[in-house]
Amino acid sequence: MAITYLKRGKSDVERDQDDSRTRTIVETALKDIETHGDIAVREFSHKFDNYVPDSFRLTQEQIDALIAELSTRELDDIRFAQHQIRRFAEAQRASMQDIEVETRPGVILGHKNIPVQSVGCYVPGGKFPMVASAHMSVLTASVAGVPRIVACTPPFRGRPNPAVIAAMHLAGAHELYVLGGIQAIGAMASGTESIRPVDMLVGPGNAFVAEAKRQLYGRVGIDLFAGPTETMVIADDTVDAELCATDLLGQAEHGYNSPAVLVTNSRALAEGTMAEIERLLQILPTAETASASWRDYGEVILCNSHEEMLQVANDIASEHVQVMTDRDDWYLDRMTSYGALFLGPRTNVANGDKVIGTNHTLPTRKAGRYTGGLWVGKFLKTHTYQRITSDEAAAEIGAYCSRLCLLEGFTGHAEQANIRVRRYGGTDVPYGGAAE
Ligand SMILES: NC(=O)c1ccc[n+]([C@@H]2O[C@H](COP(=O)([O-])OP(=O)(O)OC[C@H]3O[C@@H](n4cnc5c(N)ncnc54)[C@H](O)[C@@H]3O)[C@@H](O)[C@H]2O)c1
Ligand SMILES: [Zn+2]
Repeated sequence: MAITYLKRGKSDVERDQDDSRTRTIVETALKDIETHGDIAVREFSHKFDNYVPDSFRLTQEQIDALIAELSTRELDDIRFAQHQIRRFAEAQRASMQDIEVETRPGVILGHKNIPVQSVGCYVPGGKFPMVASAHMSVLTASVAGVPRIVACTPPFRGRPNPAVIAAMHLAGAHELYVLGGIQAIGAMASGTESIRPVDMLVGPGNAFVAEAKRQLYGRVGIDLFAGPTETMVIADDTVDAELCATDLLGQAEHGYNSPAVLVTNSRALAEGTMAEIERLLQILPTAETASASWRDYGEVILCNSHEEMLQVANDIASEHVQVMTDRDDWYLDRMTSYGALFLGPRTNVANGDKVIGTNHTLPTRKAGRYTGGLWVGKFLKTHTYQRITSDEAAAEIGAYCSRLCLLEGFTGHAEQANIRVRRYGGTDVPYGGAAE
């Protein structure tokens, strides 16, 4: 493929080195939390967030007082976003049906979708108080019918952020803790003297949070690997450099390690966007982080055709993919690996992040190859059941089962089948035989 990199980000080797440092820090901290419980949690909260309240859990009075700090406008805006997110989550919930089918006469098979019984929702708040993340995990768990929803968020500038707490509360969280990073994730997974453990951890976070969830997977469930934000813009000359530059920097501001990638078939747009990014970085208030991300992880990839652009985009499997071309639906039909798509210049990733209704907790680091983002279905476990309603069916399935068990050498299993054939089929089936 004759693609040209007009700008390249850190190499895979450099990224792997960053990962291995994070892995070690997380492993040590999780062990400490598991062994020492609340004492370790308090120490880490002191060390990383300089925050050690009497209790990390907020009382109802504290929650009410924080919510009272918000203006009517702010509360209405939060409610508007939650209304959008709830509507879409409810429609998605309705798309998941319990089923029961008769696959042969007398053979009934079914499945039921059962909510996870307790979840821990992480709502990030180191750099920005991520109000929207509360809607995305807590509200979605609520729509799924999860009976115990725990929510953790770090202190922001030394105290609980009123808007985040309001969003968590309005979304339906049952227990709220002002606790961040590895200490929050570790406490929710292992449980401590003051926090009962949960069955599943969900929500986005920085590299430490995402890695902590990854290491705990198995012991608890997790939604997906949702680490530092990534964004990709796929554009041709139907759009201009200012729009592309704005969309790239908008997401690069998340942190110092947020990849932003432009994929285009227009050299003029590629060069124009790079120049425009330099101009915007002079005036964007969050330029400090955005410029670090752009310097270390920004990429501009020039392709010869839409087919090449499609292949590059599927290979990178970016978390957010904004498509602004003369054939947006062509990409919708053909993209196979990504977190979420944003089609056409009228919408954008910020809409998805904050308000439009699709979930913003999305796969990063190529996890889009094997999973989509957080949604109501992630909180539901699909469990099967079966029953046989006639003697004939019991004997028929039993005969097949008996032979198939012996094919694998399982005589005890075969006996489970044979006893049914004898009782319901009225035939005596010896080992290895079967009623016809
Ligand atoms: N993939 C997604 O769906 C998605 C969505 C939204 C946000 N995000 C990402 O979430 C992240 C939020 O990051 P954030 O840092 O602002 O908030 P955060 O809440 O994820 O992390 C803050 C916590 O990190 C811990 N921490 C900070 N430095 C540490 C260190 N050196 N060692 C150990 N722990 C440390 C602290 O305990 C702090 O409470 C961003 O990277 C953003 O891109 C991802
Ligand atoms: Zn974002």
